[in-house]
Amino acid sequence: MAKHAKSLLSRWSSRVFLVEVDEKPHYFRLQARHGGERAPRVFGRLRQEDRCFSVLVCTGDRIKGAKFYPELRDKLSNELPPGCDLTTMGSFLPRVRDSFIRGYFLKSSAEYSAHVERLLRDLGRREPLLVCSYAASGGGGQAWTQRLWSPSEDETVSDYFVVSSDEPECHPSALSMINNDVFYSFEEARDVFRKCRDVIPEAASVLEMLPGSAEVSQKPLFPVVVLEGLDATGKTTLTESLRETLGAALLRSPPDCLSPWRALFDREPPLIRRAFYALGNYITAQQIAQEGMKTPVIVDRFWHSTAAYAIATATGGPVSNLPGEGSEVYSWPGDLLRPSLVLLLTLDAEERKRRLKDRGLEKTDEEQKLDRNQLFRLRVEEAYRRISGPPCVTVDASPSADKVLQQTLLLIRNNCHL
Ligand SMILES: Nc1ncnc2c1ncn2[C@@H]1O[C@H](COP(=O)(O)OP(=O)(O)O)[C@@H](O)[C@H]1O
Ligand SMILES: Nc1ccn([C@H]2C[C@H](O)[C@@H](COP(=O)(O)OP(=O)(O)O)O2)c(=O)n1
Repeated sequence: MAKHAKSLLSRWSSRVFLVEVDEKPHYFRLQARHGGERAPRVFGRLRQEDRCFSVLVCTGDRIKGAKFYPELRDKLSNELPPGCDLTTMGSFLPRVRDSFIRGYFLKSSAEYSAHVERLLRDLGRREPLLVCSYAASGGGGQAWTQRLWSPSEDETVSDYFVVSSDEPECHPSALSMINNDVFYSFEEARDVFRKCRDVIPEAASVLEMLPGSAEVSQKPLFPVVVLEGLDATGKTTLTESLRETLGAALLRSPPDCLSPWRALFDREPPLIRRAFYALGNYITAQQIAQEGMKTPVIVDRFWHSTAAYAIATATGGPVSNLPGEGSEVYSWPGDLLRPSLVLLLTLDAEERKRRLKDRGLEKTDEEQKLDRNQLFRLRVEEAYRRISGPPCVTVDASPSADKVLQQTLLLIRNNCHL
């Protein structure tokens, strides 16, 4: 049995599981004996003879695991019989870092359960998976058991009753956000790119663009002001005006030199995609350090964007699911240049939509998701506000472009030495 699977199994009964239905997590845990508790809600409305299954990705190789997770969804969707319900799930050890593993939860009617079982046994033999089946265990369908299939042979490992579990303080994906979704050092992000060179040849081209280290040769003499905010809040308009008014250099993250590869890495799973943006910030930091010796520097998006979108994507549901304020996930990377000031442009949802429509440009998938998903938008905005590091000041972007410019100039003069 693979070492990684073995270590997961050694504390299996202490794990908590969550099944996401319409972005809402439902938690359950395992119990050796049944104490009369009702089965968790995800098993509700099923008939005694129906079956559920969970398929969790268990590989010690982060790159392989990240690539395999979306592939597994396609595989299951293509091969599952009709009427089989598929949703995302995960499992974790409470408060244990990096213990979160992801997978899918399937509900199958009795008619197809033998078929699904065969399919999963077959898949489990070929892929790094932990498969469990769930069945009603008498008691009028109120008690359900989890049977964990052995990852090496076809014999079962253990059976447990499943009972509802309290919601943890924040979404358990926070347990593995650090260095999977958000990178806090140049080396951690570069390491992901070095490891994925075998599977994505373009990673080598990105590596070639990188500086030798995160260190910048000198601290900028002039103020460095970063403009942040959701798409269409007016960043491009304002950065251009600031450049002219202040005679500043205008930079962006990701930097232009990474443009040829952005669309490609946007299609990669979060681990690789987020490492791409993290590395972009370090390239931009070098450019800031250079330009900042000669003139003020205005930067269109930087670390706040990288971290806020990553944290908001890794967490589902309402803002209350975000890691709590003050959590280490909101901290500024110790080796990344700190701007003098970060300005966050805010705009109400309706006006933003109107500006997006007027502009009519193509949007990234993530930006399209912002439109469709109000909760995601709220999570991004709140994550923006929670990030610590350089002072971050909110600017109301709803007045006319000129008024926003005047307000921003005032803030820059009050917060930076110009
Ligand atoms: N203060 C403003 N008032 C009205 N429209 C604006 C204002 N600032 C920008 N716009 C318009 O809104 C759209 C989005 O602005 P843009 O600067 O491209 O945003 P971002 O760079 O944040 O995506 C553009 O069509 C722009 O002309
Ligand atoms: N420094 C950055 C810049 C953008 N990103 C990510 C976050 C979102 O997925 C997209 C948003 O970038 P996009 O270019 O669509 O946004 P604008 O059009 O500049 O407003 O890129 C990032 O992670 N780090």
